[in-house]
Amino acid sequence: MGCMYSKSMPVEDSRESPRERLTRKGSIDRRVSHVNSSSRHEIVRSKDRLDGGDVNVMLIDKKANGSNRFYDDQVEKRTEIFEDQIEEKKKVDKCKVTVINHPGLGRVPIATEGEQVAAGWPSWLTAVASEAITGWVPRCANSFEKLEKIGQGTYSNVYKARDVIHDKIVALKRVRFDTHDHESIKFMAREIILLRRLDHPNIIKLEGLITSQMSCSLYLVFEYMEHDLVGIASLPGIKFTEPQVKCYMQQLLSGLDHCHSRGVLHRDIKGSNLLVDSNGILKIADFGLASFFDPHHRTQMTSRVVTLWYRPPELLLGASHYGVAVDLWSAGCILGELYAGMPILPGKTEVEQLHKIFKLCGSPSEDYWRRSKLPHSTVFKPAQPYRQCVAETFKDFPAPAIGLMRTLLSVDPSHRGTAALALKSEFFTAYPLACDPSSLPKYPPSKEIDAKLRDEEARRQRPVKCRDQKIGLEKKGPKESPAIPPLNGNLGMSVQKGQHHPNLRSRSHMHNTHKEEATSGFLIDPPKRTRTVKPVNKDLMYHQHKKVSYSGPLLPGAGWGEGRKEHDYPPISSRANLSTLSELAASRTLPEDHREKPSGSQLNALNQTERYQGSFKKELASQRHIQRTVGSPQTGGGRTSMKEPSLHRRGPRGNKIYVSGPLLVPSNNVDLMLKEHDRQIQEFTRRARLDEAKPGGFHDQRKQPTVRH
Ligand SMILES: Nc1ncnc2c1ncn2[C@@H]1O[C@H](COP(=O)(O)OP(=O)(O)OP(=O)(O)O)[C@@H](O)[C@H]1O
Repeated sequence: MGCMYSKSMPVEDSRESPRERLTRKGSIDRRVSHVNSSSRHEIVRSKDRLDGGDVNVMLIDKKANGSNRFYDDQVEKRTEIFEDQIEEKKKVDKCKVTVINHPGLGRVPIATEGEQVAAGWPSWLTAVASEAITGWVPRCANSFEKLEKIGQGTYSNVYKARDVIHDKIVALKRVRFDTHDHESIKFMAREIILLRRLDHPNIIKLEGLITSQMSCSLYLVFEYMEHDLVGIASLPGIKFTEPQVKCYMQQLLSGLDHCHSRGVLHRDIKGSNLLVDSNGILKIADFGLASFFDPHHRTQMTSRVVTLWYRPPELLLGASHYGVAVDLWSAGCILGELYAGMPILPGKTEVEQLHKIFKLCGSPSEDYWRRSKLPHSTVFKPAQPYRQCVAETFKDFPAPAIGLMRTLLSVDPSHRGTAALALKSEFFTAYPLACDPSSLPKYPPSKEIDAKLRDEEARRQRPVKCRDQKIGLEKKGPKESPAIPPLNGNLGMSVQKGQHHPNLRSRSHMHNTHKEEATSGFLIDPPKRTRTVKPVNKDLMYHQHKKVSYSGPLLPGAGWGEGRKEHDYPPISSRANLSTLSELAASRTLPEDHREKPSGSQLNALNQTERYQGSFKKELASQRHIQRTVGSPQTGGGRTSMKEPSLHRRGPRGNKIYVSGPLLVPSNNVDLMLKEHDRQIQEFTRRARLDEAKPGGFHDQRKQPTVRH
């Protein structure tokens, strides 16, 4: 095992077999018992002859020819560790051996910290987060062959790789953290601890960890998933049928039910975190923001979690005591999105998000405002109550789907029920029933990253065409349909904050940059970006360390729909019939072949609307007498802060920190301001249309180049 540290070894009898050499060592009892044995590995436990206690767990490669002899060099290193371990053991009490399950490797004993180091774990990990690795032995990097990069989060890179030992394809998530920063290690370890707590067909399985005593990096080994919902939804021509929507929702809710029954809140349910394998099995992934929760809601937690579009109102209102309902809200958003083909609540800022929620789901009752005592309720309570209008908005949706959406999208979290109850709802009992996952269409491999790359490429090509058209260079001949379809605005619209979206060229560049890793079994680590935020409180700390996940439109202005009436969701059957400016904005979120091509004047008006939206944002920002945010895209933190000003504080060691805090507005005018905002956009749209009608006017279509969007 190349990941072990090595010192100079005493000269041994070269004829002696490694096993003999191992058992000949004075301090080791000859009884070496097999704990587990797989085709290429052997885990053995031995005894310290001095006191008879169990001293070590070994994971040893067998010879490739299948014999039970060990690799000499590996055994030498192991043996040395073994001896060190025994020395160490003389100083400590007899260790108790508890046998626990190790995924993929069988049952292995829990080890003390010393034993963990001896088993190959780096000391920076055993010292701080031994719980995360208890009972496990590290996998060795050179038993994996890195194939390609398949995903990128703010604080992680995900690679497709081949596990050469088990001869299967896996996903390796390399999490960035600072080995000198204990908190950052603990946060990373929490994801591992949570994942190990879960065991369900609809939850991604953590199969092991790759590191070594001398390594500063850690890879999480997952089963490989070909798709995520974002990627599937962005495939051209994809429109889910009712049995398919039910199938995905059933799996999502089953996974959530399992998480909640094990005391885990996911806190970041969104399309890109719902992975789907080639058999149609959906698995909830990315537990980087997850947390254990107290069912009685007594423990304080940060409200700055969940990607904005999927964030429930209580979190936007600053709740710090919450439970399973936060995940159920996100599930409700996914349900709406699967039917609508676009995000149903695509807010740009927290204020706007809340406004959109109230307009669709109604504002909370007086009783709720009184009961909940949410920190921002005085600020965000609308002057006039809003009525819930889910059914009117989504007229085309089947009634049982509306029923479940209304439950999951209840503004009062106590009305959202549980995942178990949702699974028993009429939505799943009414015909047509959920299809079997195996009967789902076989999609080509599709990931959010692929969708982004396609979209980037499409965008990169567009200005070239505009330029050509402007200077009269438009090519003659039949119009080609785009080879690379643009990103769908629906589940494909989530964008991770602080993340660059490489185009196809930059992707290969990216691979070239890490060519060494790919060719040499990723022994060379990518450039580091570490988590170094100083915490305010434990829960918040974790969040800060995690990432900024900016869920916003991928195309500028796409999906924001502020220029449209709030609930002008195009009917499922006729999404292409877009006539208003608002629908035009929405159309940017649809697949290319579903889009109506905007006229030049429409485009101009849209761009001006977007400019107006920008100035509105500035106006709003200037009215905030305090705008605190968790982190910046560089440091990680709040998922929604975008360019909002952040309040810098000094941490205990003088480091700059970013404090999470409420998004306060000095007066109760937010609601009025948003209404005024809507009114002005409508007015603007009206004027744009009038201009369009005037011959030779500013927006005269004849003056505009034909621009494809
Ligand atoms: N097991 C897997 N199989 C295939 N692809 C995966 C797997 N796990 C993650 N990915 C891909 O990598 C991407 C990033 O993974 P993940 O969400 O776990 O990282 P993250 O750093 O927490 O990202 P984010 O900033 O989005 O929260 C996913 O969106 C997915 O496309």
